[in-house]
Amino acid sequence: MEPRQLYQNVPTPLSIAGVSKSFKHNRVLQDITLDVQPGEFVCLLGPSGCGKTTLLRIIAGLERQDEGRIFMGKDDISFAPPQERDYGILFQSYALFPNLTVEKNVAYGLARRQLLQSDVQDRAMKMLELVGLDGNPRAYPDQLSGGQQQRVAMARALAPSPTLLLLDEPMSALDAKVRERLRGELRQLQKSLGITTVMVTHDQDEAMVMADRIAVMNGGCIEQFDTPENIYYEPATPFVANFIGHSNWLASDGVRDGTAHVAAAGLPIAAAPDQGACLLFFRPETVAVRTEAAAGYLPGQIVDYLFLGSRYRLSIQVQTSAGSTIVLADMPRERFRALDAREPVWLAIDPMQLKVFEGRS
Ligand SMILES: Nc1ncnc2c1ncn2[C@@H]1O[C@H](COP(=O)(O)OP(=O)(O)OP(=O)(O)O)[C@@H](O)[C@H]1O
Repeated sequence: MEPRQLYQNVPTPLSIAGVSKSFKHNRVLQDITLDVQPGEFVCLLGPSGCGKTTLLRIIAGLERQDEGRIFMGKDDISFAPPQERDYGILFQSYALFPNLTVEKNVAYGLARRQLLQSDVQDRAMKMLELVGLDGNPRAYPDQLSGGQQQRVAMARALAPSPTLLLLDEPMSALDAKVRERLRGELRQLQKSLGITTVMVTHDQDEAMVMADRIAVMNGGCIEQFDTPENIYYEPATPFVANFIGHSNWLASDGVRDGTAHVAAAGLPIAAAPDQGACLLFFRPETVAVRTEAAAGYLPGQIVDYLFLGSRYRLSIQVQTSAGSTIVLADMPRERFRALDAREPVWLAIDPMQLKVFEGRS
């Protein structure tokens, strides 16, 4: 059976409008507005304590917002109790009933539907098949691995065809290999069902590979809501730039006529207006390391390097008007091996990938 036939609801948008929340005097969410498209997979990503779990719990109705509204499609569910909100939820701990078989755990998800016992059993089996677990439906949870238990919990959450799927760090209790496999499977399942999904994670790699869009949160606010690629290459704020991946920052004396000045060097930069002292941001993989000087290159000296498999990540000391600083740059393994790391190098930074932020180092 096609996954889409098992999930009967129409993909529905989720809108969060101006949601705020305080615990006593601690304001943990500040005026959050977020529009999730029908069938979209959105990750709430941010450091510990930024408010992502509280936001998920508010969407689920497990916590009450102080201000703001929540809509599922046209329905205002701002004050609806959890059982009227039509979502499936999956937590870090699988929360299966230890005294019930796998099949009965999944069937429990259907308890509130008016179904014949034989239909419940049939659907539970189909859901187990859907999540790749059709082995032994009469096994008990403690006879399964962590990854298998999480699949059962997923089958239980999806069994009633909820309109919305909420995931709270669902893979963080699993070991790295299982987690990686489950990421891909979960993403594929979500896409084949077309179920609108919100997942909380503090793991940026997980968010990058799974989400259609990521909401990066910091201190109760959304700093940026965008595709993984834009979050990575076009960060809206220094916080996002630093939270995701590795970042390089250079103090510039100013930008004039498409050139960013860094001490004596002039780096070509695309689409940046003229301005005074500022900070330049770029990723390590957007820097090419050269062994000869040329106009537009920044001189430097290799001070350290890390082996990363197919490439090396070099730490290169460069001079700016604000002093010396370290730039990280990637180099293919073969080219690095042909290089004398004691010789000076020059950095060619992709002008399209060089971004300007206000501020001084
Ligand atoms: N029930 C509560 N009572 C009081 N304070 C709370 C409560 N729940 C959360 N908080 C506080 O709200 C803030 C946000 O917590 P939340 O769990 O939403 O963050 P998070 O981003 O999910 O963090 P983590 O990744 O560590 O789970 C924290 O300072 C937390 O201590």
